[in-house]
Amino acid sequence: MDSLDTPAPPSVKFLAEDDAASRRGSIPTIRHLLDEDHEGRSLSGSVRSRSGSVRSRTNSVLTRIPTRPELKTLTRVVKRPAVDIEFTDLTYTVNTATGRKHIIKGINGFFKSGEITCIMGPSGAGKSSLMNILVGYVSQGVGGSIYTNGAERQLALFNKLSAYIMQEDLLQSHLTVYESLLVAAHLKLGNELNQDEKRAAVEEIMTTLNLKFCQNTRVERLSGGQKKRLAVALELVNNPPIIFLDEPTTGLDIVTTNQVISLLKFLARQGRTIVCTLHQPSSTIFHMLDHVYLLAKGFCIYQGTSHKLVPFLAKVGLVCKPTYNPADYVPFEIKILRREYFNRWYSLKSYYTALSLAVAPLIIVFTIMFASLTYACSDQPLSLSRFLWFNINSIIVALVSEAIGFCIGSVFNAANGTVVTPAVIAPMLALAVYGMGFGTAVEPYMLLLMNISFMRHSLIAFSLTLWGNARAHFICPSSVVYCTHQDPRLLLKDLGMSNMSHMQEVYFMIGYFVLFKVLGFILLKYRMTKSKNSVYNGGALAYVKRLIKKS
Ligand SMILES: Nc1ncnc2c1ncn2[C@@H]1O[C@H](COP(=O)(O)OP(=O)(O)OP(=O)(O)O)[C@@H](O)[C@H]1O
Repeated sequence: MDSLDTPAPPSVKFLAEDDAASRRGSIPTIRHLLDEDHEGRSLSGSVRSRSGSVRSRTNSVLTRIPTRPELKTLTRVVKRPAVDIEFTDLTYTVNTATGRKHIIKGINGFFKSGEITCIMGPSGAGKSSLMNILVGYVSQGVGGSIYTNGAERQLALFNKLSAYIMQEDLLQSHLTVYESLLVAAHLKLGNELNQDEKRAAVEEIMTTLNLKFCQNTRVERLSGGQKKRLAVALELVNNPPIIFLDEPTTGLDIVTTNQVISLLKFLARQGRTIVCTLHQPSSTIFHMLDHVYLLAKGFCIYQGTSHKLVPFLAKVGLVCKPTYNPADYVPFEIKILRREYFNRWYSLKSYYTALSLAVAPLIIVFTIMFASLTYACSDQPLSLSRFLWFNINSIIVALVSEAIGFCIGSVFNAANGTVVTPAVIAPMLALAVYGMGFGTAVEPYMLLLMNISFMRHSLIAFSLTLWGNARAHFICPSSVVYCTHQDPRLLLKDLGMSNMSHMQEVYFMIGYFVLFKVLGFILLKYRMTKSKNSVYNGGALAYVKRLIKKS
């Protein structure tokens, strides 16, 4: 769903209004909220007064800006100045078939050298648009001002000082790592360094980015992480003080992602300004970021350190639970709000029905594939009716399992769900197989208890399908003197299933399916509405009671 086409969630609206009002100078900005604790005055005023932007921050921001270090580690590359980027009242509007669309809506920001800044936000928030504007790819329809080190940005100069590393690693696949870097050095540096100096710079970059060991490996044979490091290395050849990266961790595993972000942080610490977009950083990565710039619907709703995001969200009424990854929580909360709006349009019933219908074909197809293979591999008789019932039983069990899974998923988050699911399933499994081999001796109260388990009913249904209905005696191997369970009827008797009706078990399973489907809907409805105090009053049980009373 396109976020611009939906009404702003209350939280975002509040922040957006706050931002707009702050620009009028009437109420505190988000950054007031963030900085009031330790600085006691607004930063937004200084953002607007660009000429003295760095100086006007003396008491506030400079305490947080590290002294600008020279780019020490890469000693062989060309020296460049450190660059701070600042933008004020930035807007971006495009003409569409239906009229003008406001994509970036008057945002301010300050990206410091020596820091890694991450532009984050849900899909469609405007991250790529902002990045394209800052990089200089987009200029038409852009309003507001962009400054570098306090002076108006000169795009031609800015282009020389910055590098943009795109999501796809567009590398020359047939060159080796060393050759790629050398070609880049020749193309980018021209006469700035002589041949020996270029080679020395390339050697140094390879060592710094841990590419030396694969310097003779062809690019097409590099791993994802190595390719990403090479993409960064190629840009480092002319040592740009500003590096933009679009989703630098896409397609990388968690370990490689950590390495890439650590590398970017390391490069930032040498005085560079690193700006990247990240879609869903893990909690570890999120906390490695120096500065988070959070966008929602073209507005900036937060900018500051990553560790202050959670307290900030709590201040505006969005409490992030301790077990949540804050980065997940920011797309997550907005999604829930969006879904609440969605439900107003289509009702939860339609949503739930559509969801159930959408997953059912997948469940059925995969179950048939699995059940057919199992039937064939376990050497079952060539009987169409048995084969069909084996598949039907399997499909019903899969649908019941999905319905139970949905109930658990409606109530618990992924972490708790992984504990609760086995805790629910294990007793059902135990009850399903209780007394096997001593079927006639199972106590009546246990038989009653065993009926609770949907797995018990499915086990009986499967057993009757395979061994009931006058199945012929099993073939007893000639090496065995006597086969106790050669007669399938005796086998069913010892399993305690001799007097059971297959159809009755099927009806039981269908009953369970309906029960868990209804329960899933109630739990989902409860979860969707529990945040509203008017509805949530007395916990889940009271809510279910009220629902029953109403109906
Ligand atoms: N040239 C354009 N014409 C029309 N709409 C546009 C244009 N460029 C961007 N948009 C719209 O502006 C919104 C923001 O787009 P943008 O690509 O910046 O978002 P994003 O945050 O990067 O999203 P994602 O994470 O999904 O890539 C989207 O709704 C997009 O459809």
